[in-house]
Amino acid sequence: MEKIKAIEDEIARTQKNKATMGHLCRLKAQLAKYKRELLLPQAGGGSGKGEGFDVPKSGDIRIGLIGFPSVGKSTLLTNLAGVHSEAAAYEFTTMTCIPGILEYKGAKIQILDLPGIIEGAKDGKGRGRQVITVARTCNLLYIVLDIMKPIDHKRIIERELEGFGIRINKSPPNIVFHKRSKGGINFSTTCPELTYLDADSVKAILQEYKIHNAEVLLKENATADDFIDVVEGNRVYIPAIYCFNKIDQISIEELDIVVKIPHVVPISGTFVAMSNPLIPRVICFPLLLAKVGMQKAWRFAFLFTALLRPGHHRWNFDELLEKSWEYMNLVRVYTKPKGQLADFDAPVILKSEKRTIENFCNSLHRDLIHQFKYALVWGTSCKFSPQRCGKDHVLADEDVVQIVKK
Ligand SMILES: Nc1nc2c(ncn2[C@@H]2O[C@H](COP(=O)(O)OP(=O)(O)OP(=O)(O)O)[C@@H](O)[C@H]2O)c(=O)[nH]1
Ligand SMILES: [K+]
Ligand SMILES: [Mg+2]
Repeated sequence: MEKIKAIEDEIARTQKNKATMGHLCRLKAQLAKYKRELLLPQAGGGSGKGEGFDVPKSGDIRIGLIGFPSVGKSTLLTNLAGVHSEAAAYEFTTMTCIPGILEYKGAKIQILDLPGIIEGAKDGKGRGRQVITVARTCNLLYIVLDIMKPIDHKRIIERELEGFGIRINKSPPNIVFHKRSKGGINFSTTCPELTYLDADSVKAILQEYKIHNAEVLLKENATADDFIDVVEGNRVYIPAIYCFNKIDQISIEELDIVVKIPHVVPISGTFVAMSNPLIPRVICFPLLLAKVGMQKAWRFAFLFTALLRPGHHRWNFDELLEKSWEYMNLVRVYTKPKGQLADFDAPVILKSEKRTIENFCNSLHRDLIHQFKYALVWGTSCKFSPQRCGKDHVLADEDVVQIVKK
């Protein structure tokens, strides 16, 4: 920890220019190495696994709820997935991983409620490591934040996740990297201008890893951190939505600022009547309508009616689900048995990176691909309807497929 701090300080102290680029790159590589050592099971005490955290995967896709204590994660799970996860006003109410299942657009989505994490979680504080280890297995994260708490909490959570090799809302760097047994460092690029790295800084980084023979091809203007991520090789790239919760506690003007932050969905899981200055807001509403114009007024009107309806406990969950659907990038494929209508009630759900006809067959039955002759496909992935396709054909959302066997 001390070494990490010392390197971080040195990076902060060092001026950033062409002359110091190699030195900075070397420091960043050292930092990444020490951080990795810290995360090895034997180094910081206790492995990532723990009792109550080994929840088996089920459903088509997995969402994890990450956040500080008492931001409303359990309340959110209970609201979304219809299972009960204990929620209370004290911190660390949840101690293990609680799964629930939500069905949306025919997909079965596993949602995991997790204990709250605190700053320093990745270094072994609290149950942080177990929590972040589970987070690495998720296909989408809800980073739940309490709107009444300081906004830096967002940055702190991001840092904890980053420190554990999770990259949020980012695609893997477009870098080709192969270790070789001889031939030195072969550096090349297809990018017209590199502003963060060059042959020397790449060599400096690789020296830190004692790699002397490798092929490096930068296909984008990558940073030193991007390149280190590729060399380290154990990073996971996960989309995330920031759920700003307890929106019932803030004013409309504040809400308007929150919605401008990228990847944010404001929500409210419970309505606490006592803490809510509703009456003055209702009086102000007609005035506001005149001031902010029709489009915004609609959104606010929705908020008002939601909050005024007795017993209504959720606000803006529709937007949360729609955005989640977009971020999960799932593809629904309908099966059409020969001579029958397609089954539109039970789509086969494929992930967007694995959506060929072969993937479709495999998710129906393990042996189907061996009997496969060709497929008839109706939908936007084809020019003709139906079109005869082979097993490598890439399917699109809402295609209809009939498999013809040998
Ligand atoms: N006002 C308001 N209170 C909420 C909302 N959602 C949750 N709460 C309250 O916040 C408190 C904490 O909720 P939990 O669901 O237990 O929070 P958690 O994040 O699971 O907490 P830990 O498991 O302890 O980390 C409870 O008293 C909830 O009733 C909301 O949208 N608005
Ligand atoms: K709590
Ligand atoms: Mg909880």
